[in-house]
Amino acid sequence: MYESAIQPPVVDPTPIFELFRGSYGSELLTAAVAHFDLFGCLSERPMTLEELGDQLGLQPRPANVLVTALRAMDLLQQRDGKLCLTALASEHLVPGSRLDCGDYLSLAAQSPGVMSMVDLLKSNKPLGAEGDSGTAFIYRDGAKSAMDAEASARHFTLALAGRAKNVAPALAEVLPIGDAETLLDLGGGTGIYSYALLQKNPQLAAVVFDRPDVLKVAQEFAETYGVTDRVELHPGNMFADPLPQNVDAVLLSNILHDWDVPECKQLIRRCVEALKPGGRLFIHDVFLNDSLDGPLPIALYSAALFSLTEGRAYSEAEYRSWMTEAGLASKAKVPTLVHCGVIEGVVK
Ligand SMILES: C[S@@+](CC[C@H](N)C(=O)[O-])C[C@H]1O[C@@H](n2cnc3c(N)ncnc32)[C@H](O)[C@@H]1O
Repeated sequence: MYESAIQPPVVDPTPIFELFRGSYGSELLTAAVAHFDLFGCLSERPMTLEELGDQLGLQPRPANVLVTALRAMDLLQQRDGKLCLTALASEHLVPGSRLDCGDYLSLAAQSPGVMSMVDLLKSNKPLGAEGDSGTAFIYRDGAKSAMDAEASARHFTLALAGRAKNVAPALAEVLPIGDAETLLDLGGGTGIYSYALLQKNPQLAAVVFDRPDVLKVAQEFAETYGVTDRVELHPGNMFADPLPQNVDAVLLSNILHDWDVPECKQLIRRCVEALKPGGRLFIHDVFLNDSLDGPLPIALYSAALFSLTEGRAYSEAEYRSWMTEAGLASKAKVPTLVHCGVIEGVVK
């Protein structure tokens, strides 16, 4: 008897993911107060994001992640294109002000999580990038990757299954796969999302494209879900190797948030090249508000992505602009589960 990939959870697991990601909020807030004097800086004058980044010695990606979280916490706001303090931050986080709570927050200034976050913000490099372990979830030629060593690839791939098992039934339910016969699941990991779509759509076949050690796990999962006869496992580097061509649909599930903007644009372009005329790209991910000021759970997840990978969470507007640039007509976002949703882009 095979397992079902399309049986949804009885209880929505989203609160567990939110609680788990909560630590990023206190790390970013403590770093801003105790290590960057961010509120002191902005109490002197409003600044653009670029000016603030320069002042604090932060590159655009860490500046974006930190400021998005503080805006989502209602500590910063944007007026006329410049960042300034909210009433909450003005009264309680400006050093030396009568009701300043900064010293209280600074009790955690030297805690390992805060110190590590400060290093990551300053260096703009993900955890593991400079050690022997390599970075989790991403592979680029010439850099050490945890996805290219069997034990760590297995560990991280199985970890993601904890979310994918819960979300895949929702994706299979809402994804308008129509009469598509071929799906390319780029960076497919365990392949669970594809396997749910295969169980739901009997005419469909899928290619799961990922690193060779990850695909060992995808093979096991294909057996568990009883879809081996309709799955091809394709090892490669999605940035450099030829992708299967002339497919009806491409799925990028939780992929683009691992990469910086130039890589996101490159991947979307490569997906469009792989698609048939009229083919469809599905971006399944989380989405910040277009104004990059929340929601808080996504802003905190963005900090997690920033810490572990070369990416961050992006807004729907950011994704749509890259899709348009690549020649796709995008449709309205449809929610799945655990803050995820899917945007469909059709090759014009
Ligand atoms: C965050 S995981 C997403 C997995 C799955 N799509 C999901 O939604 O759970 C990113 C996946 O991309 C794969 N990946 C990263 N860089 C890659 C590359 N250059 N070529 C192929 N696969 C890559 C990783 O091995 C990993 O399985």
